[in-house]
Amino acid sequence: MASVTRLLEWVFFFYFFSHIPITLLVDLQAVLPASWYPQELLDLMKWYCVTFKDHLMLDPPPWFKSFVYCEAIVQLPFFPIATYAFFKGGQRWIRIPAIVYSSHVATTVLPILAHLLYGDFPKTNQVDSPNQQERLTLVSVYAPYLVIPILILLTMLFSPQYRKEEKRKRK
Ligand SMILES: CC(C)CCC[C@@H](C)[C@H]1CC[C@H]2[C@@H]3CC=C4C[C@@H](O)CC[C@]4(C)[C@H]3CC[C@]12C
Repeated sequence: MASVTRLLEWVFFFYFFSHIPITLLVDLQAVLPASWYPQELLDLMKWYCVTFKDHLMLDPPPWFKSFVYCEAIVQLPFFPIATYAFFKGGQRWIRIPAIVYSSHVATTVLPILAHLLYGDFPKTNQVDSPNQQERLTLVSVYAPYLVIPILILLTMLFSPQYRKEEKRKRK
């Protein structure tokens, strides 16, 4: 059981570690002025939106932007802390923050997935509407951001390593 938890901690470490550059270099392009980014990153983002027909990132609706603001303000400061905690492993102080983080993120990614599956994406002059297959591909790009937080939540709630109460010092 301990080794399963350690394995999961490594997965969480890579998740948070990789999330830092993805958020700064890709995701925040949805809300920050284009002039803040070098042409290469703007091109990368354009390539991604066109190839994957990601209308959400190409022309973000207000509700999606509100999630990206949450990502910048609430989640981003947590990433280096979580990266450190899961790298070291067995850091019980990360339990409550990780529960808060994972519940929050799962709650933002669920409506995103629902919209990717069932929303309207009218053809624009740059990008076609995605067909069923392409919608599923988009879901697979976003899905790790639902699956990993759920794994984090379950680990924090049920792993004996995290559940064990700190022994209180008697006065
Ligand atoms: C060129 C390649 C690297 C681009 C890949 C872009 C992918 C990884 C980006 C594009 C849009 C991004 C998502 C945008 C918004 C949110 C909502 C937030 O609450 C959790 C992260 C999440 C779900 C992001 C996860 C990463 C994401 C799916």
